[in-house]
Amino acid sequence: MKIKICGINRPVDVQYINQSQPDYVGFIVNFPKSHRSVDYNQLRALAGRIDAPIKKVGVFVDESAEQIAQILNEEILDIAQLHGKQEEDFIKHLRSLTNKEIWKAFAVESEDDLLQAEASSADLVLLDNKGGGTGQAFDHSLIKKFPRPYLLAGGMDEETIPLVLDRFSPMGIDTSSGTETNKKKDPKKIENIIRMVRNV
Ligand SMILES: O=C(O)c1ccccc1NCC(=O)[C@H](O)[C@H](O)COP(=O)(O)O
Repeated sequence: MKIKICGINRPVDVQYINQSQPDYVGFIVNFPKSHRSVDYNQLRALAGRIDAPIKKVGVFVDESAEQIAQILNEEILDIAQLHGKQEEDFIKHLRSLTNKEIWKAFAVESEDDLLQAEASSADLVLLDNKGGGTGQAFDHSLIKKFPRPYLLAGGMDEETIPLVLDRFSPMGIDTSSGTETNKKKDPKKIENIIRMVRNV
């Protein structure tokens, strides 16, 4: 079971990540509406200090494909996670500009959203709550049989992770708010969640 810790934005967070060694670390790139947003200079400085085995994921909400490809092709990031209204055409265009992995997050509000996720050409899909980074779960009863690997996101924390892993078998868990105290990353929560997910 994989684990992605999302939304780091301080040098001390890099220390927490290198100590705890999740599979993936996420950066909210150039999206100032989020308290977790980093600009491109911060992204280069922080991502450049992440230990090599940890895959670096850039979360993009309304950035152009050209801008995303440029930062991926600078080898700053390993993966682009599209978290906005990007459609299939956008993924196709981005793929023509970079060889890096492309992930797509789907806000799950109906069975139709799951059908779209199922059909996506993205390398990996995330099933998430609307908005992203809200700390709230979507209605998990909508997930019946989801026929491709996925990361489960939205409101994943020390209480909810054991409950969802009893019911579902995602490829991994993505969490942001569940690893924070007062909107800052909390090393104890990061360690506990990684241990919990790896023990499954
Ligand atoms: O984290 C944000 O602030 C954010 C803002 C806008 C779009 C996406 C965002 N986060 C993307 C993620 O991958 C989060 O880890 C995921 O939505 C789960 O968040 P949470 O419910 O807080 O654990």
